[in-house]
Amino acid sequence: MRFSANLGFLWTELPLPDAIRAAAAAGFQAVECHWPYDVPAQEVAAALRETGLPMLGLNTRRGAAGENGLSALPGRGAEARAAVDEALAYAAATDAGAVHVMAGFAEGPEAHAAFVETLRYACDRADGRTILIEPLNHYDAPGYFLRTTTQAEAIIAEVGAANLKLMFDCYHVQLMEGDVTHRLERLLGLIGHVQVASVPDRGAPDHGELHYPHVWEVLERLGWDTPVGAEYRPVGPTEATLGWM
Ligand SMILES: O=C(O)[C@H](O)C(=O)CO
Ligand SMILES: [Mg+2]
Repeated sequence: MRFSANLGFLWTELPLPDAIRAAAAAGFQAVECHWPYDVPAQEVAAALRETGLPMLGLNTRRGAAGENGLSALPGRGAEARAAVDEALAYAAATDAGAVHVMAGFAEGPEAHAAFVETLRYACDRADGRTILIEPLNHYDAPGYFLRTTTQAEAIIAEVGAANLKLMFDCYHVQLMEGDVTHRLERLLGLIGHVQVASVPDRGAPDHGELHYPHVWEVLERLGWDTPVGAEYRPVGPTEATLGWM
């Protein structure tokens, strides 16, 4: 297995370029981030060049305080498209392979239509990049529009773009639907990225109700060879939590 350090959670005490250097020194094969927009993209690109690590992906901006994405918010299409444009530009400047388009807190048919429209816009402009959608669990993100892989699968089919993929975060999937390894296998062709954390405490993937050594075995058997995102909240210094790797 190869792993990507999610710098939205790991080494958050460091400026992003130094977090990239720390991830390389710790043996990660890639990095990914959440919202890097306060850091000039050329500084991030320089740290990526220096370390040789690829940036796998980043998220669209969340919106105003308390929002968690704009793409499924009826009446907010212009802002959602601007957030997509911003994310794709940052991804181009850092050669990031994917953009996670965040849905936001919404529900109902109008939200569904808004999300599909924004995703079509993003997929059309992605210029070779993958667009990701990620179901989030209802404990951490109550009211988030996209909650399950079943819902995501239907949306991917409806949008009908080959570059729209599922961000399969084992932590969220276990909390909402369970049956993680069967789902990985069944959804394999739709999955653009895999992320991990312990369940339910979102710590390092070495304890809790999901047995990750088995998940690694299944991913290897399925031929999954892109780095898996370590998206967990370290308790204490990140370096002290890497025994699982
Ligand atoms: O929280 C997560 O799992 C994400 O991957 C994310 O990008 C922000 O919500
Ligand atoms: Mg995630």
